[in-house]
Amino acid sequence: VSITLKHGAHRLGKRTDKQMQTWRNYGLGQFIHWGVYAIPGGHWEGKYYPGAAEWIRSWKEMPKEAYDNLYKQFNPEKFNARGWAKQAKEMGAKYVIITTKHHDGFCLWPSKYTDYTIAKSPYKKDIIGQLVDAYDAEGIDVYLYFSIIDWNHPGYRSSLKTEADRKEYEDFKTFTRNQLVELLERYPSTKGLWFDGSWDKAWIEQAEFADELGRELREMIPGLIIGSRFRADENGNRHFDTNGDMMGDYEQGWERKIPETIEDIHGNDWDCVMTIPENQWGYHSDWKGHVKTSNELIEMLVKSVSLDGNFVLNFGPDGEGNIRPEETKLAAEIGAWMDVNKEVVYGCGYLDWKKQDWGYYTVNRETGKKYMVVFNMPVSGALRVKVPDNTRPDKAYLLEQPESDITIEEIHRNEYFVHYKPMTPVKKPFVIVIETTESDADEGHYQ
Ligand SMILES: C[C@@H]1N[C@@H](c2cn(-c3ccccc3)nn2)[C@H](O)[C@@H]1O
Repeated sequence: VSITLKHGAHRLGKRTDKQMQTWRNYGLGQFIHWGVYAIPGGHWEGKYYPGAAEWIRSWKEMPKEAYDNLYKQFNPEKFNARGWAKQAKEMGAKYVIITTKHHDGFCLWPSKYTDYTIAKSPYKKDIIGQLVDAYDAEGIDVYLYFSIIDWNHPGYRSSLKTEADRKEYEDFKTFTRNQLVELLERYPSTKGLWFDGSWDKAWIEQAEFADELGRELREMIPGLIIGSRFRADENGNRHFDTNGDMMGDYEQGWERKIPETIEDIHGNDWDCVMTIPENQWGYHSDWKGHVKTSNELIEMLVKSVSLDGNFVLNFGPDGEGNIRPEETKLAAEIGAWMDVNKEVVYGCGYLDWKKQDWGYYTVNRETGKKYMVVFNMPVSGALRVKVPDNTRPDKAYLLEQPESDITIEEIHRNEYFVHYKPMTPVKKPFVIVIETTESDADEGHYQ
């Protein structure tokens, strides 16, 4: 039985408005983590920082004062917002999430509420404004990442122990609200806010303030999209309130991980945000460990879409404003695959057919067109397909060769083999379109 909450979920079930339908149909997004942490790039005085590069200020080997003065040398002359937006367009990204301010508190826009901003750096110019304009020009929707954690603000606290803490934190709350209102006033084409750094006890205690702030921001931009990581309910529950209902417009719980089954998503919209190395969001000049290939990233994208989610791939530009070669190469490889196969991503989602080992199904939500996206070719060349009752597969063909006619063999009741022998070795995931007839009476051979 549900209890009454003042600051719990304000809506049950998915949003059905146009803005959210657009969000739901993106499929692929780009995350950009950029800031003064890109200057040290995971090193300090010859020492290697093993953590996530955007967290280097928290490293015991990094003197706080040294970090806090880095902005005085931030002058990314190679920064080219149009070039970044063009690359994202060619990769096939439909939206971008840009860090306006990460946990260190450095603002990439000339905020009037602090001096710790790009305006006070040698670079001076508004980075967020250039990126918003460039991505808008490419037709890529812009979302703004905002960290509640702000290690630079004197009023920031991770927890409120004393009355003095509480008093200071009131200034921080006002500052946070002011910056968010300022961002939406300066960049009204923003389609949504991606909040981070909201796990502190101090913030979790601000259920009423955060709820009211969310309401105010949504009134500024009708249709504004805010995920589940923004606020907690009055009992300190995050993402899902005391009744288990999601707060926000989509679940922001999939950071560097992807749901395994449709049950894992609880019927909610969701995004997965993913790094190319194991765990680097900001620029680290020396990636250690496994760097994902484009085949791996395309599989994560298709897996996300097949489970009704969006996949957001992170880019961490360096201190000069360059997108690093490894990211440029992957963006091009993903883009080349999307050029041919984008229709299995855009506007697609979960098909309730039993998942098979060879890969993922996606279905176009408008046309009902069904896709088999093959990652694991069986040695037999026989792709197993199990269909729901009263569904008969009639035709299968390669998306890339609509005239190809792939044999479908019925092997059991509601079970078929789609026989496909590639002429040349398969090097990239490929797509088979499968056409079906839904009938009332079940006329299959097998009872
Ligand atoms: C989107 C990503 N979220 C930020 C993050 C993640 N974490 C974190 C902290 C403790 C455990 C797991 C994750 N802290 N900050 C990363 O710095 C990046 O911005």
